[in-house]
Parts: sequence; structure tokens; C-alpha cells
Amino acid sequence: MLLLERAYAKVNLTLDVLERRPDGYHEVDMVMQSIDLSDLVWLERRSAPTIVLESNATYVPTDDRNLAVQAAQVFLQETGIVAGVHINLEKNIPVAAGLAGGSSDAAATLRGMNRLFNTGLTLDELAEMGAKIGSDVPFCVYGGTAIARGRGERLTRIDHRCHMYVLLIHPRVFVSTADIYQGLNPSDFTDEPLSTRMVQALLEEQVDVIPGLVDNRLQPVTFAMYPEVQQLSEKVEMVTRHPVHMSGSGPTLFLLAPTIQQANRMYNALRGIMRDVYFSQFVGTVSSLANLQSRPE
Ligand SMILES: C[C@](O)(CO)[C@H](O)COP(=O)(O)OP(=O)(O)OC[C@H]1O[C@@H](n2ccc(N)nc2=O)[C@H](O)[C@@H]1O
Ligand SMILES: Nc1ncnc2c1ncn2[C@@H]1O[C@H](COP(=O)(O)OP(=O)(O)OP(=O)(O)O)[C@@H](O)[C@H]1O
Repeated sequence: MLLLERAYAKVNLTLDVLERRPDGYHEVDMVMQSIDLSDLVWLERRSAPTIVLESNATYVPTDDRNLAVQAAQVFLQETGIVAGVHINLEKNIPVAAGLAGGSSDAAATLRGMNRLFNTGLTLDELAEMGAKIGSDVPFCVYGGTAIARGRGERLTRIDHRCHMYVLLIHPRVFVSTADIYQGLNPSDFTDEPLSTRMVQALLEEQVDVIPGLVDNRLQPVTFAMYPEVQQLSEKVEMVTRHPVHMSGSGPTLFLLAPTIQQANRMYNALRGIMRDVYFSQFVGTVSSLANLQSRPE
């Protein structure tokens, strides 16, 4: 049986850092939102107990440095299943971009293997496995919208009906998440995270207010290390006359638009002057998407 799982990208609507932890990670408080830009993860059972990954992308590792391979390893170890899997990974999400592409591939692999091997694990159990692979993986297991705390693995799901279009601009710069966190100073830490206000705006569908509330404490660090990203951000702001934000540790920049007309205007203005612009939109949780797909015509 060949099985497909979609791996959705995310943007950070808020990202506050509270403190540096003794284990080297940082205590964060962030609002994460899935968007419909996705990789496709095709899975097929192999009788030989090996994990094989192929990808259309030549720039991602296919060995056990790939987060999807790591997810398959964790899944087989934790369930005790003696079998293998063939993973075909169709990459559409830019790599090392702050969009959780690799994390989402790992999460999709966990969900897919749960279906492939009929193990009946809950999303909570899969998210717990995901935390062993990376901080963003538990969120990606559920998708949708959540406040993420701890190092990103402690999640509070937010059910809102706010729909927004998301334009992504990917500067061709490779950013290491570890370097950006390492570049934080204690003065960048806060004990007043912005997630509460953002969640209120989402729940009240204040689509005109939301773009002004987006904030990311890692942005100044990335901009200082990569001035070309800051310059691009200023150019995008000038062309669109809308606030520009950065996702995760960057370098992807994004703009939010409440209507398709506004999103189209911004997209056309940007496409005229730069490559690597993606048109996307908010999506719900994995379970709500599954319901939508199985709904009769
Ligand atoms: C920037 C974000 O993408 C925002 O959603 C995440 O916080 C990063 O999540 P991720 O890429 O899954 O990160 P991990 O693979 O767990 O960690 C990569 C590195 O980032 C740093 N890191 C990550 C998460 C966190 N809360 N504090 C950290 O300091 C650590 O140095 C770690 O070694
Ligand atoms: N399945 C994968 N897809 C993309 N990159 C992967 C994958 N597996 C491992 N990697 C490696 O992980 C690193 C980060 O890639 P990824 O695209 O996940 O970053 P990111 O979007 O910045 O993640 P995050 O937002 O979670 O910090 C790259 O060095 C890449 O080679």
C-alpha cells in the first residue's frame, strides 16, 4: 500500500523568548500557524527492516540526517515493529527557511507510519515521539494553530475561524537556527509574551489588526547577522506598503492579507521585482483537514 501524508509549513505569528535554559535550549512562547504550502510524503511498507528515503530535492540529505528518516527510526524503535519503510519525499517547502519544513516531514512520517502499520496511536502519543526529533515537530503533528511553550513542545490548541492569506518571500540565505538562538542577549528576553493578545485577535477574527500584532524576538538577531535579509525586508515593505514579518529563525519573510484581492495586489507587485515569492493561506489542524477530505461532495 502506498500512502500519502501532507506536511504543512508553519509561520510564527508571535515568538517571544523568556530565558536560556540549562540544557542549552530557550524557553519560548509563540503562536504557531500552519499554512497550505506543503511537502508530500509518500510511504510504502518494506519487508526488509530498512528505511530508504528518496527525494526530488537534491539539497536535502537522504540518510539518517533527514528528519523524516529519524522519525521513521523513532517510530519503529518505540513500537517495536520489525519492518522497513520506503519514503518518497516531494519537497516544495524551502529548506532551512524558518518554515519547519523538515519538522513537518518528520511529523507527517509519524502520522503516516501510524496508518501504514495500523498502530492506532493518538496524535498526543505521536507528538511525544516527535519531541525526540525536534522542538517544532510536536506542533507539526497536529497542525492548525497553537501556543507553543517550553522549548516549543508544550502546546495549547487554538480553534479560531480567522482566515488569512500569507505571502512568503524566501531570501536565498542559509540560516542556522542554533546560531540565531545563540546570538540572543539577555536584553532580548521578555516575561510579557505577546501570544495572549494575538490569540484574542484570532478568536475575534480581527483580520485588520493581526498584521500589526505579529512580532518575532529572533528577527533582530537574524537581521544583524544577515543584513541582506533586512534590506530585502525594507524593499518588500516599500513595494507593498504593508508590515513585513520573519518566520522562526528566518530568513523567510511574510506578509498577511485579509482578502484575496489584497493578497493578489501584493503578490503581483512582488513578482515583478523578485523571485521566490509563494502564495499561501492559513490551514486548520490535521484532523479538521481529514474531515474536510472525507466529506461527501
Ligand atoms: C525557531 C523555531 O522554528 C520557531 O518555531 C523553533 O524554535 C526551532 O525549532 P527546531 O528547528 O525544531 O529546533 P531544534 O531542532 O529542536 O533545535 C535546534 C537548535 O536551536 C536551538 N533552540 C531550539 C529551540 C528552542 N526552544 N531553543 C533553542 O535554543 C538549540 O540550539 C537547538 O540545538
Ligand atoms: N526532510 C527535510 N527537509 C528539509 N531539510 C531537512 C530535512 N531533514 C533534515 N533537513 C536538514 O535540516 C536543516 C533545517 O531544515 P528545515 O527546512 O527543517 O529548516 P527550518 O524550516 O528552518 O526549520 P525550523 O523552522 O523548524 O527551524 C537543513 O540543514 C536540512 O539539510
